[in-house]
This record gives sequence, C-alpha cells and structure tokens, in this order.
Amino acid sequence: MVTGQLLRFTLTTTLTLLSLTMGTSSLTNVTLGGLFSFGGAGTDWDGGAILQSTLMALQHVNEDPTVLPEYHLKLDVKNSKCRPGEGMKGFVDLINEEPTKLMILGASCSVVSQPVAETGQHWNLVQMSASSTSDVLSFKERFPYFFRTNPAQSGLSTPRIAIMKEYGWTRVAIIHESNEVYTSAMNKLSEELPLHNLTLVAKESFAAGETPTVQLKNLKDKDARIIVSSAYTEGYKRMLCEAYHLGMYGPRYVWMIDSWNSLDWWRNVTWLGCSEQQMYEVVKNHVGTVFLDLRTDNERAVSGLTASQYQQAYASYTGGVPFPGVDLAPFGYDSVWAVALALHRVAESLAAENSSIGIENFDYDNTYHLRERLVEALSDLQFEGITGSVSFDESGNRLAPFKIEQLLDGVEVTVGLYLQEQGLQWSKQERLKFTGGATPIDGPVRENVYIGIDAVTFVVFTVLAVVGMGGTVLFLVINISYRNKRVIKMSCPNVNNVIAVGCFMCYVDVIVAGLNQNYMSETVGNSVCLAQIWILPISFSLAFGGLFAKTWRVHVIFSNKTKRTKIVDYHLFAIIGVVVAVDVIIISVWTAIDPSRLIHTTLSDQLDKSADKIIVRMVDKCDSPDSPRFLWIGIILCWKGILLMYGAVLAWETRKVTMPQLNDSKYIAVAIYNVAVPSIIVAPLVTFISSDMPGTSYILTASCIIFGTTVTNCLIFIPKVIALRQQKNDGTSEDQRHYSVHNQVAPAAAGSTGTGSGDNSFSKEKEREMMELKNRLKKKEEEVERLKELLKQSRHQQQGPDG
Ligand SMILES: NCCCC(=O)O
Repeated sequence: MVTGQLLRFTLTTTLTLLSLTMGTSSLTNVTLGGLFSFGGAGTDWDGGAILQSTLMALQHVNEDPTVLPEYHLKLDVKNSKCRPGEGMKGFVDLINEEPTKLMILGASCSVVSQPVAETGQHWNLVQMSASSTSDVLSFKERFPYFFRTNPAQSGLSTPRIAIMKEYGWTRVAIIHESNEVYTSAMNKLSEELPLHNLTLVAKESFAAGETPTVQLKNLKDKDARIIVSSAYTEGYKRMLCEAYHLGMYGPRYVWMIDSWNSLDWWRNVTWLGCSEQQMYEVVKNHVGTVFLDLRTDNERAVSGLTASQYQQAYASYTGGVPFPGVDLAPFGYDSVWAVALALHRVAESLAAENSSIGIENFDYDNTYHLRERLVEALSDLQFEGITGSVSFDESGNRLAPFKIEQLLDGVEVTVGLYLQEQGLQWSKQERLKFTGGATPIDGPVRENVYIGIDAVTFVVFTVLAVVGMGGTVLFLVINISYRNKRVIKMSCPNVNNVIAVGCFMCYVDVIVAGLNQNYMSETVGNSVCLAQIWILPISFSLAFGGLFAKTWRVHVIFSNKTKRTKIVDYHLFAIIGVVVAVDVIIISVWTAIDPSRLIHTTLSDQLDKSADKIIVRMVDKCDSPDSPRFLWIGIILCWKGILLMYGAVLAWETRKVTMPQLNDSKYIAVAIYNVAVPSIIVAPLVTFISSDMPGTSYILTASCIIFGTTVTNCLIFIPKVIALRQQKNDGTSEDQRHYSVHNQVAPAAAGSTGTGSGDNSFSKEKEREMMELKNRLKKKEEEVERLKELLKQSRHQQQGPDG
C-alpha cells in the first residue's frame, strides 16, 4: 500500500511538473493555482484521481487549437490534504509565489474551498472546484466568485430517500461529521424526511478526529438500523471501526455512505483497532450514493471525447494506477474545460474590443476588471462535458443523476442509477444485495395490541343486560295488561311504562358501550360513539325522571296538606319531558360542535428485544378531541348530579309518608338511593379513570347501570306482581290486598266505603276525613293546653303569696 501511494505521488508530481514545463515559446503562458488533496497518508480525503483528470484536461485544452489558441495554460498545484489549515497555507503560497494565478482550481474538499473562496475574493480570484459538495458554497453573497462542476451534497438525499421508499424503510438515523459540508446537507435531509413519511429516530454528529462512540451508542439505543452517514474518509474509518466494536453491523444494519472515497479506503485501519476483516464486516454491502460522473449517451463532449473514450484516455494517462476519488475525476476534467472556455471567451471579447489588455494582464488588484469578465463568462457558459451538459445556475448547483454503489465481494460495484425522470434504475433484478440475503427491516416490527374490553367481560354483561331487558319487557307487559287493576292503577301505570322504557334503554347501553370498536370500520365506530352519548343520558332521564316525578308528587301533596293539591299524570310527564329535553339540548349542542367520534390513541410502546418487536398498546375510544377534556361529559354529569341529589332529598323528606295515591312511594325512595349512591361514586371514577383501562372502566359503568336499573325495576314492579298473584290466589278484594301488600295504614273508612265510588271520590273523601280528624285533634290539644294552664294557676293561688 505504501509502495502504491509512493508510486501515485511520484506519478502525480511528475505529471504536474511536466504540465508546468510544457509551455512553448510562441504562446503566452497563463497560470492557474490548484489546491488538490492527494498523496494518501495525512489527507482527510484523497482525491488523487481528480488531480489526474485535471492534468489530463489541461493537456487536452493545450492541444486543442480552437481553445485559447494564443495561450498555454499552466497549473501550479498545492496539496491541501482536505484540511483547512493545509489548504490556506497552499493558497497563501500560491498568491505569494510568481507568477500571478489567473484563477484557482479546487479545492478538493469543501472544508478547504470555503475559507479559500472567502479569502480569495479579496485577491479577486475566481474559483472552480470539481469536488466541493457543501451546500453552503451555494450562498453567492458569501462566495461570489465560487463555481463548481459537481452537484451539491444535499442532492444525495434524493436517491437515498428513493431507496428507503423502495425498501419500505421508514425509521432512519443520521450520523455525520460536524462541519458545514455535512451538517448543512444532513439538516436538509432531516427536514425532508417527514415530507416523505419517514421518521428520523436519531441524528448525531462528531468532530473531525473524534471517534463517535457515544453517538453510535445512542443510535444503537434507539435501535436505528438504516443509518445515513456522511464524513470524510478518516471520519468514516473511525465511525465504522467503532460500529464494529459496538456490534452495529451484519444483516440487521444498512450503512448508507457517500461513496466517493478512495478505493479500498476501509482497509488499513489497524491503527484504529480494527483488522481488515473486522472492518469489512461493517462495510460490506453498504449502500453508497455518488453523482453519476459520466454521461450515459454517446455524445461527444467539447473535448471531442465520448464518455468511453474519456475512460480510455484516463486509463492511459494514469497508466492504470488506481487513483482514489475516481468517481469525481470526470468533474475535474470538466472543470478545466469550463475555466478554459471562460478564459477563451474573455480573451475573445478583449480582442474584439481591440483592447491592449489580455487575460495574462490579470492582477490581484483587478486593475483591468478581468474578474468581472470571468465571472460573467462562467455564469453564461453552457457546454457539453464528460459529466453531461455543464452550466452554472444562480446558486452554482448542477442537477445530476446519481449512482448507487455497493461493496460486493470487496469491490465497489455500481448496482443502479437514480435518474431525475425515471427514478431508480437497477442493473440487476435483485436490486440491492444485503448481508444474510434477506432485506433488513428498519427496526423492530411494530405490533399493535388493542386494549379493549375482553370478550368474557362483554359476554357476561351482555347476558346480564339481555336478562334485564327480558325482565323489563315482562314488567312492561304486566303493567299495561293490568293497568286497570287497583294495585297498578294506584301507582301511575303510565309513568311506570316510561320507567320501564328507560330501564330497557339502560340495558341496551350496557351492550352498546361494550362493543369492541377496535374491529369496527371508522363509520360504524363513529356511529357507536354517537349512540353511546345519546342512549345513556336519555335512558337515565326516562327511568330516573319517572322516579323523580313520582317522588315529587308525594312531596308536593305531603307539603300542602292543608290545601287540596291536584296532580295528574300530565304534570308528571311534563317533569319527565323537561328532564329529557335538557339532555337533548346538551347532547345536540355537543354533537353539533364536536361530535364524539372514534379516536385511535397510542398508549405506550414496549420493546421485546428477543422477538425483535415493539408492542404498541393502543386504544380506540370515543372522544370529542376539539373540546376541552371532560367538558361535555362534565356538563352532563353536573346536570345529572343535581337531579340525583334533588331526587335524593325529596325521597328523604318523604321517607315516612304513606299515601294511597302513590302506593309505591317507599319503594321509589329506595330506588332513588340505589341509583343515586352508586352513580355519584362511579361516574366521576369512570370519567377520570386512566384511558388505558377501558375494561375496568366498562366493568364499573356496566355494573352500576345493571345494578341501578335492576333494583329500580324490581322495586317498582315486583311488589305489584306479587300483589296481583296473591289477589288471584286468595280472592281478597283489591283494596284489602293493596294495603296488606304494601303494609300501609288503611284509611278508616276503607272497609265501609268500598271501591264502588272510584279512586278519586274515595281519595277525596279520605283526605277530607283526615283533615277533619287532624283539626279535631288540634282543637283537643289546644283544649288540653288551656286546661293545663288553668290547673297551674289554681295551684299557685292555693299555696298563697308566702308559699
Ligand atoms: N470532496 C469530497 C466531498 C466532500 C467535500 O465537499 O469536501
């Protein structure tokens, strides 16, 4: 290897000197300054091939009688070693040494081109690079006299993204050397990724000369498998050797690299602690991208060569020595032609003006304004080069096709192209080759596990709900069938019907709320969400509203005992109607503003390393995402809470009342407590319970609904069923049965008045009797009080004044 480098260096130097001494006396010598990185050891990136193609181009230009016929182009070369310090030293030497340099060719690396272009403008030097890719060099305000024949670094993102899409990779990571060249391009790539639905799992950078151990560990921790990287050769060596030590190689990993490094750049890294074999384990089958360097047609370039003739000429010029950076060498060839053609234009324009000035009169003070002429000539230039059609846009970028390269069996092979119009074009059917044969995946397979209500729970509650629904229908049928029997008639059978319908709907809600929305289409799921927010509040209002209305009636009659209070079914229905109407208003506004709909929510990710899987816990739940959390449910809960509490207060106040007008008032009170207490406990609990516990939430809600509904049903209807049965069995009168069943105090006249006069006249008469008795009792009590007072006074008189 050392011999090879020596050979290359000797050949390079010889050719350079040859070119320097090739001037002929009849021609005017004009000299360009050259900053190239070559020679292997001590360079961060070796572009020896570019220097060779540049020297060959100089030879071709000088041999061409149509280009700069009066001049002989010479080149003074300095080795910038792809290092800013070396590059600036070379630049200072170039301007300090005679002769004056007309222009600068190079530098090979952006890290050198940038300071040179920024400095060189103060010497009015126009610069032309063939391998400086930094996007930053496109800023014309900062680098007004900089041109390049190669495209910009960020262009490499296009084929990379195309490859990711082709292989279905969506998780990618970036690691790059931290200089303006790579930072700028990788920042652009990270902005582009989301536009293509690609996720950047990590982005790391490292300084030149640093081994990126921590950065690579971070990529490994994030389980990045598809890694886009950019670095100079030494950076690549450090990074990939460390990747070997961290086990980041093999069939799971794809390393995407900038493949314009020297041939076999990955060998010879023992100084970094990696054997050649170890390094090969990492770099084999890498996916390299680089600009397509040779035109694909058979057109002749301005030099008269076709692409294949160029290759033959190059091989002959270099004697078959494999100089590094050969992928970019044709850009070097075109850069010389670009400069020569621009100088030719300026020389011609000066001649056309009969100017006594020639291009050889250029000086660093720009005395004859030749710099402006050169910049203009380059900006307007358009010619057919070996790399394709060459012209410079405002930012100095060229749109180029790209090559996809892989290291296969130790040799870098072009496996495909990325063409602007056609996209990816593979050389072979199998496209890319991967270590291990199989296409790597971009990370652990994501397995969505839907957290929902388990089937057993749903079946249990559905069975309970169905039984409840059956019972409710039975009660409803009995209530309607026997509505003329006193025991039913006395308890507002119409309101009982409403209660039964409400109970039935509550059971329906238990089933609807338990439906597994994870397996539903979006439309069905959204409909179920809407059904849920409508069914439960309204069914609750029907059932509880019925109980509430009955309790309210007891309370009104009880609190107005001195007055006659006439409350009929119409009043009770009005109350239920108001309760339901409030629900309808709230839910309609809710549905209109931000309807409840199916929302897919990711709860957590858990990596199962052994199975190479990420278990993603998901839940599909009904929500109104555009409203503040709990807003609508909070409004409904507040409204129901107020109703429940008011109902509970009424029930408490009327707990001892026994009224023939409402023979089931005691049961209603118990039913209200059975609904109110669990609802007040469970509703807030369920509302605030973590959304990752839909099963628990469902069990609590469904239990509460089934319990409250069943208790209500039983308390309202079972006593009536029992009374009806007993009545049938022993043949007792309806009045006697009624009072015995309900343990109520039978009115004194019940036996004598019979039932023939009808409910209303009977009730009115009993009420009148009761009032009369109470008035008499009150008068007697007042009489007793009066007598007590008289007795007290007579005792006092008997004892006399001195006691
Ligand atoms: N010279 C190789 C590409 C990177 C750069 O612009 O320096």
